[in-house]
Amino acid sequence: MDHVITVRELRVRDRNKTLVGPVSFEVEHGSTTGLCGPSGAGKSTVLRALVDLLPAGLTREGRIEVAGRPVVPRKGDADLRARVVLVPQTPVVFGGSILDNALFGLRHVMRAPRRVLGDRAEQALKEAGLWKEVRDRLDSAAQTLSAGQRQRLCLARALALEPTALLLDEPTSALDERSRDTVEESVAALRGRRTVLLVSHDPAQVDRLCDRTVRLELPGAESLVAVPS
Ligand SMILES: Nc1ncnc2c1ncn2[C@@H]1O[C@H](COP(=O)(O)OP(=O)(O)OP(=O)(O)O)[C@@H](O)[C@H]1O
Repeated sequence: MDHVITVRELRVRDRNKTLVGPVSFEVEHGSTTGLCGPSGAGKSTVLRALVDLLPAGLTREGRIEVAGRPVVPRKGDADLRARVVLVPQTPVVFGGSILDNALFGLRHVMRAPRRVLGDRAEQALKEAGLWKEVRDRLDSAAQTLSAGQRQRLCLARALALEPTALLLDEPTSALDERSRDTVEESVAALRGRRTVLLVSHDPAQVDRLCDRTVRLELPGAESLVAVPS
């Protein structure tokens, strides 16, 4: 099977201090791969390295490839932003309508032609499992959505870009149980159709949603890649 993401001997440092790694893993095409490990092991930092958005002051070593192309540190590669999309832990919902939010990346990152916008938004909202709940109120303010709906709106905004890989950082950690279940259903529906790297601190969630797991350890210890039998 093809590897969409390849990470080799990745280390992230703050001056002389190693914050993350070394870590090596692959994410296979169409898989949902879980990234888990103790707090502070560097799960969020690895996701940020994958999209070349490490905080200022942090540096990285090692090789990252996405769809066979190296991710060059600090290159500001706009194309990479559309190919690998990071959905952060806390949903970022902008001031406009639900539709504006779903279309944000298509309009501002991809500069997609107007004629395709409506269809792409509908398709992405369906894929994120939100369409039935919002189809009659697409022009309402996105701020009126519940926490779980906002998280799925952020998922739809990412999916609208048709990314090569989707990086989800603890997508349910701020949600109550019911909202968590709706977001999990949406993530489960992507399995086999999208390539997903899911950060989760919850082993049961990783079991429910993922084909395989990468377990990050605190710096110095070897990180493990486990493939369920
Ligand atoms: N901008 C920064 N400057 C210095 N250290 C940082 C910075 N960002 C993260 N770190 C450190 O890098 C390490 C990894 O942090 P990260 O948030 O990636 O861990 P995590 O595994 O996602 O943790 P959690 O499960 O608690 O969210 C931690 O020791 C953290 O303090």
